[in-house]
Amino acid sequence: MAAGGGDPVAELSALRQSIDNIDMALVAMLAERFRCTKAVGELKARYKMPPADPDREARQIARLRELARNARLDPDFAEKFLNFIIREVIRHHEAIARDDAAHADVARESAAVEARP
Ligand SMILES: C=C(O[C@@H]1C=C(C(=O)O)C=C[C@H]1O)C(=O)O
Repeated sequence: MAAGGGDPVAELSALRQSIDNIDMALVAMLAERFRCTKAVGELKARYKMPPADPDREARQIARLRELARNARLDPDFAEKFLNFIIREVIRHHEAIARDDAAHADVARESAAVEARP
């Protein structure tokens, strides 16, 4: 990780290179997570399931807190971070459900117009 060797400028630069690599991985993983949650949102909208699942969230938070403790990461921070992401996912799911309902309305209206004598 650290370059060491008594050159603070080189050490800072090596550490920042590692940080940049980690941030790149974080963004890739977040994008992958949002791709999965988008598919979940579409499935829920199609089958009229609620956008949020508080029981699942509680299980995830308990699991993440344990993982954080084992990794020497502050569990409160890990919980806040996951909650921040989940709130955004639920916002997306609500938007998908609204779009789905609007499309269903339009489809119903055009079917009714076509059925007119
Ligand atoms: C992705 C889901 O939808 C919501 C978002 C969650 C998440 O981002 O992990 C978890 C539970 C739900 O409130 C799900 O139900 O699995």
